[in-house]
Amino acid sequence: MAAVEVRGLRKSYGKTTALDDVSFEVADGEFFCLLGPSGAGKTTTLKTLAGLVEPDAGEVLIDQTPSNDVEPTHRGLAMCFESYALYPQLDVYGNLASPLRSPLFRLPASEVDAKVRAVAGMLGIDGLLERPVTRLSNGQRQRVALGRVLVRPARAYLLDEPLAHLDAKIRASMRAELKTISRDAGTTTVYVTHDYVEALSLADRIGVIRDGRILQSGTPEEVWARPVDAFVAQAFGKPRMTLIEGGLTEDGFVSGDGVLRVPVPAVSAAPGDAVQIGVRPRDLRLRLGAEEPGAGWTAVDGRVYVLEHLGRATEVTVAVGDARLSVVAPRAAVAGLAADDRVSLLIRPSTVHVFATGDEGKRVST
Ligand SMILES: Nc1ncnc2c1ncn2[C@@H]1O[C@H](COP(=O)(O)OP(=O)(O)OP(=O)(O)O)[C@@H](O)[C@H]1O
Repeated sequence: MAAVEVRGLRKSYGKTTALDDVSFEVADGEFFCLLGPSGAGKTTTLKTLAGLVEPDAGEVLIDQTPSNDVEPTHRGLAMCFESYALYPQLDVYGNLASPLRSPLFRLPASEVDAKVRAVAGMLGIDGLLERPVTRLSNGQRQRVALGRVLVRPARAYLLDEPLAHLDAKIRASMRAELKTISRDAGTTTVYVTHDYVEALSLADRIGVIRDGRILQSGTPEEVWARPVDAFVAQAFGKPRMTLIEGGLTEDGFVSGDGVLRVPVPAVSAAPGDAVQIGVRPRDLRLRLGAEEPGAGWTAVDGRVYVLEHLGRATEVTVAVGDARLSVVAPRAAVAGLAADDRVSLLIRPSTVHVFATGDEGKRVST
């Protein structure tokens, strides 16, 4: 396996800037997820790494060796696209075996057979080996396409939304499978996704990309606990982090309309500065009955704005003046609540994130 790195990648298509100074490093054996919304530049980054797109500027390094001029087939990288191209005239076995029959590898038939069967077993398609690929479901086709990548000996695997077309249950089991495979085999993987759950559960490190720029690279814990800006903060978690505009005072934060007041952790901004705070629904608690807040918690009074049942849990949105804060509570615990009821929320200042104002307001809580 190999370390891969991109430095200062830029790529434009006419007036569209696909990559705007993209840099990151993936260590040997590391699982790196590139997470971002549609059009962020994820596929372009992967194709540039693979050598299928030539950057306008910047460098691709494989094991510290500048590789921009190395032909795609000689980079030793195996890439899987979301659109899974299979040979329609071949069965599953033939599709899995064909990459190994390339002159690049020249493996003996017995070795090809062993590899095909091992990968098919791992992906749960060993019962389909003789089936023509034209008679597979989309989910099965996607597993064959992933198998065609994993069967190849490679210095690193580049995977573009490889689980996108699987139903939720298979996706979860394949996710676990992929994690085990990459950990056990020590594979270097660059994995593209727009699904934050996938990124948090698979990655050793995550690069959050938007508009062709990497906003933050870090471990799942780092990007979750210390998002560098408001966009990254909202990229993780469902319900999303609530953001509220206002300003700093001597005592903490006050919302724009002066109704919501909460203490905040240490900040690199001064009283009077306009900021926004971010609070994750899971960091809030609904105060039920006359419960005392407890050490470290502050109570904020409001009214129920809307209740949304999510199975056994309920998302309660509470209006505190003009601000709306979401909290998730067990459904049974909020059974008696209705819109407009008075409620209190409990907030722990240590879990309040403070950002400069705006969509990509930078983190100011330290
Ligand atoms: N060959 C191309 N010609 C013109 N524009 C392109 C081309 N490839 C990508 N783009 C543009 O570059 C930007 C980044 O595209 P890219 O496919 O890398 O995004 P992405 O993050 O992979 O998105 P998605 O999740 O939707 O696949 C987009 O605005 C896209 O329209």
